[in-house]
Amino acid sequence: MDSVVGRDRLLTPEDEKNLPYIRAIIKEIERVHNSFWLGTPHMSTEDFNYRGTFIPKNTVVILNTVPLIPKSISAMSNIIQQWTMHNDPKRFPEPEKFNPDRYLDDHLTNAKSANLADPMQRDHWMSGAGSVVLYNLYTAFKGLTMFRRRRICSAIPLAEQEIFLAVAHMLWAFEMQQLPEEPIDLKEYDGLSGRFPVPFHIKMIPRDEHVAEVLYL
Ligand code: HEM
Repeated sequence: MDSVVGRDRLLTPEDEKNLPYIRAIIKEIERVHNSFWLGTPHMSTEDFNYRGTFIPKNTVVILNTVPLIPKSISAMSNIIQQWTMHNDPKRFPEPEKFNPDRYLDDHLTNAKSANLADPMQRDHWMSGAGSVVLYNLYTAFKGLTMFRRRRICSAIPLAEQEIFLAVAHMLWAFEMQQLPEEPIDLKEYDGLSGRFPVPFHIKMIPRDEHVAEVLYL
């Protein structure tokens, strides 16, 4: 980061493509610590077969992206753990390990990855899997129109850019240290549908004497 950005300016979104390791760190955080317990529930509007499994009309289908099993839902944990997509050892060897290197050859932004035709090739499914849904939309030009659209977070590029700026600025500005007397528990979360790490303290040390000036502090 220091060779790409230097120490005299704030990062911009344009820096992202030149910082593949930051991208890899962020994708790995999103895989292991994605910000929702589970995906948004959807409902099948017709009977269908998915790889030999019959799914009747009106079935609620939920994307299982839970990476680490929290104690609070331990009753369901075996089922959830067994099938969670972010924990699939075939796709992510040693899935329990936080390892940004697994994304180093991934040259796509999350927004581009989310658009890959084969959903199994995507980086992760934090923002949904893009299931196809039918919409009935009334438009002034065409009247009532039925059309297909992929259901996925519509703000991926915006969220991706904000996350990049937040993470990259923290790494650019500070060396962050765990306090010996307060170990960070990465398996405990707060939150209902969204989840957050339980609050913790860390020591943040400016990486050089110009940090405050560049951050306008
Ligand atoms: C880390 C940040 C974010 C994550 C992880 C996230 C994740 C998601 C997920 C999982 C869905 C449901 C997709 C589905 O239907 O299966 C969704 C939908 C949606 N998100 Fe996000 N989101 C994020 C940030 C944002 C932001 C910043 C905005 C707006 C500024 C936003 C706007 C929306 C909208 C409008 C939908 C509904 C899209 C639709 O159903 O047509 N999201 N998001």
